[in-house]
Amino acid sequence: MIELEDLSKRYGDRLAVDHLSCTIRPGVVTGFLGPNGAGKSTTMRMMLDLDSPTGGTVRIDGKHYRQLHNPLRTVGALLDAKAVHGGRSAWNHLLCLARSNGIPRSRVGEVLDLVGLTPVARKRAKGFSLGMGQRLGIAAALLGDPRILMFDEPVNGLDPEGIHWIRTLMKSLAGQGRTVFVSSHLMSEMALTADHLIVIGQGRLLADTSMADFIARNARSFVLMRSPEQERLKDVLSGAGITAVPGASGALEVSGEDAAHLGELAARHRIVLHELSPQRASLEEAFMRLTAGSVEYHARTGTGG
Ligand SMILES: Nc1ncnc2c1ncn2[C@@H]1O[C@H](COP(=O)(O)OP(=O)(O)OP(=O)(O)O)[C@@H](O)[C@H]1O
Repeated sequence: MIELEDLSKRYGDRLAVDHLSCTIRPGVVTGFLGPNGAGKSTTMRMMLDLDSPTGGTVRIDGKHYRQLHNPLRTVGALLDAKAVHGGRSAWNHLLCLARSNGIPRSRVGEVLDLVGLTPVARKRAKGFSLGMGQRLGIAAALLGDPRILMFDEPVNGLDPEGIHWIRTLMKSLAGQGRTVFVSSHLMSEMALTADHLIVIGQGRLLADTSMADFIARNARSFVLMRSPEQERLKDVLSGAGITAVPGASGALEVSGEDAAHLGELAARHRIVLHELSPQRASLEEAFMRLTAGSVEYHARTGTGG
């Protein structure tokens, strides 16, 4: 478990993390979301004592990071995949880490196998692709078989097979009762991986809730209805006290009603339907809606002057 209490970090006149309090629990994958510059990396660095808070505390299984006897055995992290001594082989990099943290040598081969790097274990990390670097970073995080794992943008640079592997790995680590905390800007991937979400904007906590609840609260779900008798359909719906609005695609959009109920209503009035499809709100939509006010870096759409 990771507990943040009133955690703050100031850089000059900028409050990068602003009185953040939340608990990251074991047994589930917790996603950490926020627009660019929201303070995610700073928060993760403070969790690992790589940066000191201006105020507040972080507790890892009830202790401050510095009080952990063998930190790598308690918490493993992938923060910056490039933070590897490029001249060393993957094997040597992990062996050095193992030696300095009282981890048996046999574990090096195990984690290399787990991340699929055994065939290149003796090659210098300098020649690794971005995806191989990520895998090596993940191997390092898993080296001490820790109860808590933190991954900052772990799918960065991975191909679809690698992304699928990471997703499965995180879910299985959480399934073993570990605490898994992961940041990513890939919303579709996060939607498939995380059970719980912590969302920040400009350093402040915006949401701490389950994935399902987050989407239900912040994005609209509706049913699309299309018929060759669109006007009559609209009248029938209106007669039943149901509001339908024309959507961008020309179909009618109905919020707050069950698709089965709408289909039965149309059938009772012998109205042919060409489409009756529930539209599930996406995590991306919910995220954009919630964080709209705290996005700092806006690009202009279009290429015109
Ligand atoms: N060492 C530093 N010195 C000064 N300002 C910093 C430092 N590190 C981060 N910041 C600032 O703190 C704020 C939060 O940055 P941080 O990297 O934690 O955000 P983030 O949510 O991880 O962003 P991204 O999604 O772009 O990686 C930003 O405004 C950033 O410029």
